[in-house]
Amino acid sequence: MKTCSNMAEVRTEIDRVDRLIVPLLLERLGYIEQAGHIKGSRDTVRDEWRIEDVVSKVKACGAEEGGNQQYLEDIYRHLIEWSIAHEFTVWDEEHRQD
Ligand SMILES: C=C(O[C@@H]1C=C(C(=O)O)C=C[C@H]1O)C(=O)O
Repeated sequence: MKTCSNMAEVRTEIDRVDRLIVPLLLERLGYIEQAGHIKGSRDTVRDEWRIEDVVSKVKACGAEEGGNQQYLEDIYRHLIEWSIAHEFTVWDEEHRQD
């Protein structure tokens, strides 16, 4: 990480990091959409075991990086809830009967 000496530099670096994060978030969302097409039963769209699996892996990764695990857990729980809501939309569209 670069050490900045003013807010312009801080914001330049935040903008740079966001440009790295956004494509990865969109790639992740693409896999969520694939899950919505692949899953056969609506009951499996929300999988509590997998939610905890993802959160624990992310926290372990955060620990390896020496970062704030609570920060990562909070973000990921929001991200996963948004993902599940989106996956339901995709699943419902895939199985729409009209
Ligand atoms: C993508 C899945 O569907 C949901 C979304 C998850 C996620 O955003 O990582 C995790 C669990 C699921 O409830 C999955 O089951 O793996």
